[in-house]
Amino acid sequence: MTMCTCVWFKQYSNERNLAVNPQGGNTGLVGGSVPVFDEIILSTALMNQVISFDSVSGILVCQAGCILENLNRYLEELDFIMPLDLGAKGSCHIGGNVATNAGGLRLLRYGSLRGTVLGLEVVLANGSVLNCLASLRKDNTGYDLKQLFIGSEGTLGVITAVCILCPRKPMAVNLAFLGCQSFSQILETFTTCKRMLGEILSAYEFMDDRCMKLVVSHLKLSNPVTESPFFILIETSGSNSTHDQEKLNNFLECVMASGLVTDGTVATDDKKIKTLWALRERITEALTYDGYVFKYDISLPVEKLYDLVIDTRVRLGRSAKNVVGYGHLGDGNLHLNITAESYSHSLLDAIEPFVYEWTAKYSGSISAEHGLGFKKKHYIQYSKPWEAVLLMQQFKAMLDPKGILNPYKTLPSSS
Ligand SMILES: O=C(O)CC[C@@H](O)C(=O)O
Ligand SMILES: [Zn+2]
Repeated sequence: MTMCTCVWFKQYSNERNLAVNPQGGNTGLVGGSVPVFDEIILSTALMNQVISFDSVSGILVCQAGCILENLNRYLEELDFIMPLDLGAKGSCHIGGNVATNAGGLRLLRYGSLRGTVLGLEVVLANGSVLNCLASLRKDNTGYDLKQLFIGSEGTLGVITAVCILCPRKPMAVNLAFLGCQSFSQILETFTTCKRMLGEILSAYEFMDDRCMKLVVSHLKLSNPVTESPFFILIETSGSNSTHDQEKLNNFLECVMASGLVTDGTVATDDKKIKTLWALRERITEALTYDGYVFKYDISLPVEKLYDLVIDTRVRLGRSAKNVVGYGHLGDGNLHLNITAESYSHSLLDAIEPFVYEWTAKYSGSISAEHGLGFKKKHYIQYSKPWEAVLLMQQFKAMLDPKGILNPYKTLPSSS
């Protein structure tokens, strides 16, 4: 398949100036995987084979079109897991995950793909294959070229194979779903949690009461705790269930006694764990039933995270249906979503550039984990200086002089 991709580029795309839109599971949220004008879709769907797995090192080599959930299932049989997990796991492709540097629900524990991806095979715009698929934990020979392609959204090359470091499957997983009265208490609970759970903490997610209302009303899920302004989902992954449960119970006793948390439920069995995760993972889906959705994926200093939601709510007043905040609190990543009965240009004008200016004021990022794609490329300057954007444009011009790789995405045009 890699050969087909490279022959395609050599004989058609590059020679005939045909633009290409690489596409995996097409689950991105910023329009990076959809063609804009007349680009040809290059699907990775048939590149879906595991090439090798080393059960001593935990290093997996696979083709770009492998579905994330299938890889995880394959690894679980061998007592390993993928280092990333996200709501779209059932259809997103690993190549697309790497091309967008997807973050997701396990980043707090296993870090970003920039650390766990050890090698890549990439087909360049001129049809040559860049084989940087080394299966090594350490390799300091020259520039780390794979980093250029991670998060470049298919604008510099088409990722055809990935080498990734996979952790052991944890022997014990516990989940706590908690109700909390204020955002400052969420933050204090987080510091307490890091202190008391230490190395077994694997996720710290939050959602506000409006998110809860949406998943309850649109998806018919049930709230397992009493109504609260905020909810926290804490996951532990460790190697000793008795030890982990004891730690979690001590932590819960502490946060309940101090009033940081007002109600909660704990899950240790798979079924309840999945039910509780669904409340957080399916917010995106619930939002789509609420109307037109304006989506923002923001990194901020964690203590400022929810102020953006409050300020946006005040600014938009009744012109928005719902302004909700949720996300990967442990990573300082807020998902601010605004719904309205239908798309409205005046509402968009009230939201942008307000959200971007607010984010820039606190030195945040206007795309924490979803990329810039087609929708956000013009706002890159809120998070990057012009010298950096210029250098990015120079890289693009060098690797794709004819502009045939996922054009109109990620960067504003240089002219
Ligand atoms: O829909 C969104 O805004 C966020 C989607 C995803 O990154 C999540 O964390 O659920
Ligand atoms: Zn997310």
